[in-house]
Amino acid sequence: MFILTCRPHSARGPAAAYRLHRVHPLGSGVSLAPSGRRARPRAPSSIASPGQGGSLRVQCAKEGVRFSETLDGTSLRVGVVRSRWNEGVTESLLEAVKRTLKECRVADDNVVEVEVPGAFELPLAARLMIETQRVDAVVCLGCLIKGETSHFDLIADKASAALMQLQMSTQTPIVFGILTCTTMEQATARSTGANNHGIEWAKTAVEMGTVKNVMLGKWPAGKESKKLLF
Ligand SMILES: Nc1c(NC[C@H](O)[C@H](O)[C@H](O)CO)[nH]c(=O)[nH]c1=O
Ligand SMILES: CC(=O)[C@@H](O)COP(=O)(O)O
Repeated sequence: MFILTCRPHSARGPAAAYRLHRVHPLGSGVSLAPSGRRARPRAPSSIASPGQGGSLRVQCAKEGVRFSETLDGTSLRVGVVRSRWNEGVTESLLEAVKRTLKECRVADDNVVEVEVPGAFELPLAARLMIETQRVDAVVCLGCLIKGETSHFDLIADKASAALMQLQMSTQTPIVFGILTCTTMEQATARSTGANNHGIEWAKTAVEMGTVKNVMLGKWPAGKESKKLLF
């Protein structure tokens, strides 16, 4: 038995970038290439190898995510909600999000911004953004840094659950852009330079806004995906 999934495909047009692939239900390691040939299993992102003293050492090499180079947000309207706790970090994330949305051809007029105090406030603001601003996707930016008390776990848990529930109930993609760090150094490393996570979060918004609009029939699908999708 096979299931259908959607994934970006580079070097093609915006809507055509979304094509359905047949994937074996046992996992991505056993997938079918588009031609129907069995694809080679992908290397795992964590490798267990024998370490000193006979114990197992687990090496976590982060693989990250690749995006299509032809992401096109021309017809998208994107909401961005930024929380001000750890302001230097969230400002830097916001700058990367806006720059990347522009690179993906989202018009300045179609980027709607709002600020809230902390990460705990993000879900309500995201909901109000969806209800009042006709956005195709919302990026929620925040930065939680572990302190001495349990607020970190409580806020991270509740905010992430609320954002997930919100995107499922509204069918509006919400990007989880909350850094959850132990130290400010970790947060800085993830909000500056080429590793600024705002870059991939903006691309996620453009990709998911496109997926939503194509799959809900709001936009015509590209030639190839139309054959498979509808
Ligand atoms: N400690 C952090 C917070 N705390 C504040 C809460 O998010 C919230 O604003 C307050 O409890 C009022 O409801 N927020 C962050 O975004 N990051 C933190 O590290
Ligand atoms: C809810 C919070 O983030 C904040 O009140 C936690 O404060 P503290 O770090 O003093 O426990």
